[in-house]
Amino acid sequence: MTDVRVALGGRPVLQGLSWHADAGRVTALLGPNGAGKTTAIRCLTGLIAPSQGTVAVLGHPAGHPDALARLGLMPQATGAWSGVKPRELLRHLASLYTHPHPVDALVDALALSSFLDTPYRRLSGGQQQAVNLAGALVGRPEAVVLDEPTAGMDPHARRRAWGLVRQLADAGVAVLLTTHAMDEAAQLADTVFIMDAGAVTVAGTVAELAADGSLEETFLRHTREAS
Ligand SMILES: Nc1ncnc2c1ncn2[C@@H]1O[C@H](COP(=O)(O)OP(=O)(O)OP(=O)(O)O)[C@@H](O)[C@H]1O
Repeated sequence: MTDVRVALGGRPVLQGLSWHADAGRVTALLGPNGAGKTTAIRCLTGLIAPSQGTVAVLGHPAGHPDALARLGLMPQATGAWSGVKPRELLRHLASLYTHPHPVDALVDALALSSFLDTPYRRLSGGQQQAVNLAGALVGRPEAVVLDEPTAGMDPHARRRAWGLVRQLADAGVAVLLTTHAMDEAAQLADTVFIMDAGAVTVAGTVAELAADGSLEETFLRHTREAS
């Protein structure tokens, strides 16, 4: 997205936001609470139309059906799935695609087997996240957007998710992730955009952004405390 501006409830939220996520790379969009990361993701799916700037997804304008069909999205909360069991959910999602990712492979990769028949709302937060991640990947997307994918996951689950994300990028998928876990960004990201108050304040590789200390120190230097 380039120079995107969005106001919500009469308040500027995105103020000239520009970043890009390339195929075969993991891109992390970092920023304090309220910086506008989720709003930026909503622009990608066409849910929010910016008042200025351009948003392109896989060569199409945001919200274009051809882009949406090739985009995997893991939002922060998917309460709408509440009564459904993961096995049914993943099978249903797989049935929407001509060449879905085999559900069994996702179940193995994310260790979902012990709670496949538990209604979604009864799952723990980390288990729900693992199901959400599987749901985002089942359509073999060419680009994936993961909004805080490992929030609530234990260290085992986190490592599994990291492994899967890395595999996706190595297979050529463009991965965008947001996270508040600096170790996660440092471990996974090829490129990092740090944003504050709706605009990018610094960007680079993890090595570049951690050159003067750590990624977290750079984050603290280039962002203000959420008020
Ligand atoms: N529908 C809305 N109406 C008014 N303000 C909104 C609306 N949605 C979001 N905002 C505001 O926009 C700002 C950015 O929110 P957003 O959810 O994009 O932040 P974020 O970077 O994803 O934060 P977090 O790290 O906490 O998830 C916040 O100040 C939020 O209160």
